[in-house]
Amino acid sequence: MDKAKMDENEWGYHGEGNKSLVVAHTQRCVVLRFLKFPPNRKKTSEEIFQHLQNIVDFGKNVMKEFLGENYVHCGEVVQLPLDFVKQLCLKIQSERPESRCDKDLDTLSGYALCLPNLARLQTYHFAEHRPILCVEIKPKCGFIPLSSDVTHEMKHKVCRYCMHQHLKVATGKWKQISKYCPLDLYSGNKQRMYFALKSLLQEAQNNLKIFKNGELIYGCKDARSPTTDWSELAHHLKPFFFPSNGLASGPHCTRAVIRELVRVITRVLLSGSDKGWASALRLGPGSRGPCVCEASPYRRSLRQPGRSSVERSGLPKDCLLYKTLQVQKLDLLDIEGLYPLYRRVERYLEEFPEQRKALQIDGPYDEAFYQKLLDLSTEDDGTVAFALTKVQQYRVAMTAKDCSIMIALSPCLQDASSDQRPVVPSSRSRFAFSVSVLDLDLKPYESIPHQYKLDSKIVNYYSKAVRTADATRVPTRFKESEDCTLVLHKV
Ligand SMILES: O=P(O)(O)O[C@@H]1[C@@H](OP(=O)(O)O)[C@H](OP(=O)(O)O)[C@H](O)[C@H](OP(=O)(O)O)[C@H]1OP(=O)(O)O
Ligand SMILES: Nc1ncnc2c1ncn2[C@@H]1O[C@H](COP(=O)(O)OP(=O)(O)OP(=O)(O)O)[C@@H](O)[C@H]1O
Repeated sequence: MDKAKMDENEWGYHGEGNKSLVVAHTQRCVVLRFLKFPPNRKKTSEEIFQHLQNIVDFGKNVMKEFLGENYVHCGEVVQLPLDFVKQLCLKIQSERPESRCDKDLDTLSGYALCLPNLARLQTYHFAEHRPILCVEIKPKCGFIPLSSDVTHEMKHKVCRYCMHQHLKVATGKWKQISKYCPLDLYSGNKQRMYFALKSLLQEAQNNLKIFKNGELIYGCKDARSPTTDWSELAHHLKPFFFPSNGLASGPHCTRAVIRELVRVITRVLLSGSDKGWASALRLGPGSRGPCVCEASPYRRSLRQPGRSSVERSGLPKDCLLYKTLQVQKLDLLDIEGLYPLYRRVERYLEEFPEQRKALQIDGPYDEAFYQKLLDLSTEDDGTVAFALTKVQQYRVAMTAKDCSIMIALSPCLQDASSDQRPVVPSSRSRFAFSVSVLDLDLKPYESIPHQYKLDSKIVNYYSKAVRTADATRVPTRFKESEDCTLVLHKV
């Protein structure tokens, strides 16, 4: 990239989250990822550079080690002409979703991350002209905590995502509760995975996006205007899954296309591309919590006659979902067990503020930082060192609970036999695919008190909602018996 010749007209708005905004090059497979901040939150250029460099280092030294070389793309920090960044910011402003405009793109430092465009990622350079389909999934936390520090019994039964749905709907973030449960997706059981993926397709929220040739074709651009038109989606997908077949349009075609998509994504998620790589994390059988969430509609549907029981089939150990889950499980103590340890570190830092650097709270995220994360002991010896290790592990686990998985699929040509890329078959076509992870920014130390409060808010709200639902169900039962009495009386 020739930084001297940057032209804002060669870049287009691609997407954004809570903390960063991404623009994509119109021709080449690269994106620029800028940090966003609330208005008036001024950071120096040096701080922004350091923040971005930390993201790169954390990806290289920690996440590549945990998740595997092929899945993680760290990119590099680039310095851009300020004029280019200002013009770009003006150009894309009208395309930004309203719900994300509470934060502004950093136009003052000139720094950004340059990354491969994972929505158009091709493993082979010559293949860039091929059509490409890309599915982005933000799977969230895939396990139920086992920790004995958990005080709310509900947390041992219902997963955080399912509980949080109730609060999100109540606060107006989303319109309806999703049937998606992360434990179904992480189960490794194909039926449960299909159910989870179909549920994501029904209610994508910010957990699913689909891109065609780099353009968003499905998913919420804006939290306030969700799109869930399956027939339109099927129209986009049909040439990929039924390339040379005149499958009629209509609901039958839509169902067939969606079914193929779900099958292909499941297969890709169960595949492993980093052969020979062994996970450094050995969490052992003790880390196994309940394999189902009591709130999952999949589980509830099993109570119906004729449905088989939930099996624990497990994920293959070399697939990305498995590795991500292992990293999530670095949160061994749950926020309830972690918070007092965070307070211990805080007290120490209040007394010895100059130690913050030595404790590597704000980096550097180097080899030494990584090595300390491998200590999985939970025996608290009362030291700051123990507390710090658990705090850092928790931050890494939270990062893995909030990352996204990008699956890129491009149809194989007839002559594809010589390709070395992994290939996934569908019933009428074959796809070369790649799997990557994005948004691997280490969660800040400062967010721990917020996590603690939010956790209790989520559980309290959910428990109240369940109690209310139970209470309203009682009169229904009375009503049923009243009806019954009436019938008996009649007879
Ligand atoms: O707390 P959660 O589970 O709601 O996750 C937040 C996400 O909300 P979600 O539930 O996925 O809609 C939230 O996503 P949205 O902004 O809602 O799209 C962010 O990813 C947030 O991370 P950060 O503060 O930007 O680093 C996420 O916060 P962290 O908890 O990961 O720090
Ligand atoms: N390398 C990439 N290639 C293609 N698209 C990307 C890339 N990085 C990010 N994106 C897109 O930009 C969106 C926002 O990026 P990202 O998730 O990193 O933002 P964030 O603000 O850090 O997220 P969060 O809200 O979780 O904090 C992603 O959902 C994805 O669609």
